[in-house]
Amino acid sequence: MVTETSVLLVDVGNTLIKYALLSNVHEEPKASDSLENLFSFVDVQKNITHLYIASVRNQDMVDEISTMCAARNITFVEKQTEKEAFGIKNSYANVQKMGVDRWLAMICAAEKTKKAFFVMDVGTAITVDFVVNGQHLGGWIVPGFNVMRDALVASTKKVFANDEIPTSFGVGTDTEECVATGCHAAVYGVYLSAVDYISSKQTEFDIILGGGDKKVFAFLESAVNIRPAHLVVQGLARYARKELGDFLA
Ligand SMILES: Nc1ncnc2c1ncn2[C@@H]1O[C@H](COP(=O)(O)OP(=O)(O)O)[C@@H](O)[C@H]1O
Ligand SMILES: CC(C)(COP(=O)(O)O)[C@@H](O)C(=O)NCCC(=O)O
Ligand SMILES: [K+]
Repeated sequence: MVTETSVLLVDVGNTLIKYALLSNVHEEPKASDSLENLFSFVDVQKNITHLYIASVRNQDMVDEISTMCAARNITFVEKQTEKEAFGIKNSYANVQKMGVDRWLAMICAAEKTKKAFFVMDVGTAITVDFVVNGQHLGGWIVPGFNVMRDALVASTKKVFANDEIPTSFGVGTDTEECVATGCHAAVYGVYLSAVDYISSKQTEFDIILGGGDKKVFAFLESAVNIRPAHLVVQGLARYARKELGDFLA
């Protein structure tokens, strides 16, 4: 029997694999850097019938997951970026080039607001996509906090960093702090530029924010109406509900 607890939604990002049962999409997804953890969860659950997946990694990983599903008699469904769905029109001429995580982030965001919006996914990369009246205007792909920091350290001799990711806006008084606050300011700059861009198109808009590093915007929480979301798993959930709707018990 197919139920909301038998459908597993899996988001394979460049750093982490995130997964959630369809019944739990509003909770924090589990995160892992290995397939072993994902499939030990599957094996503990025992009742998984469907695995919906969105991947931005290479095909080998997806093939491996597909094989592991086949061995357990689990229906494997891989989602791809589309030209149009759920009232959203993609602006890419070649939609196959767009990471499916960005597409699903838009699908998720469109369920959360009827206004114009931009959706910002703060992970390995930071992606921003703008949607007005259901039309995707385009987007940005920016190095994420860790990629930016590591590239800076790798390209210089006397710049060092620590592992801290600031959650408030400020300046540093030693090298490590200057790197952390500088990369934080750069990420904040992406957000401010996104507000600037969408404001030039539409006065009323919402901001949907997700990704493992969305905490860099914690300092904005009370100031503006930013809606947090588990973008990719919630986008997958819309597809799973649409496709399995008649079968869901
Ligand atoms: N256990 C973890 N391992 C690695 N990164 C983690 C972990 N927990 C949180 N993070 C943070 O989450 C970020 C990855 O965010 P995520 O949205 O999952 O990225 P992606 O979708 O690109 O894999 C990392 O940059 C890191 O700062
Ligand atoms: C931009 C991305 C790397 C973001 O991935 P993530 O940071 O979530 O791992 C991913 O969406 C991707 O590989 N995109 C392909 C290029 C494009 O979207 O145009
Ligand atoms: K991302």
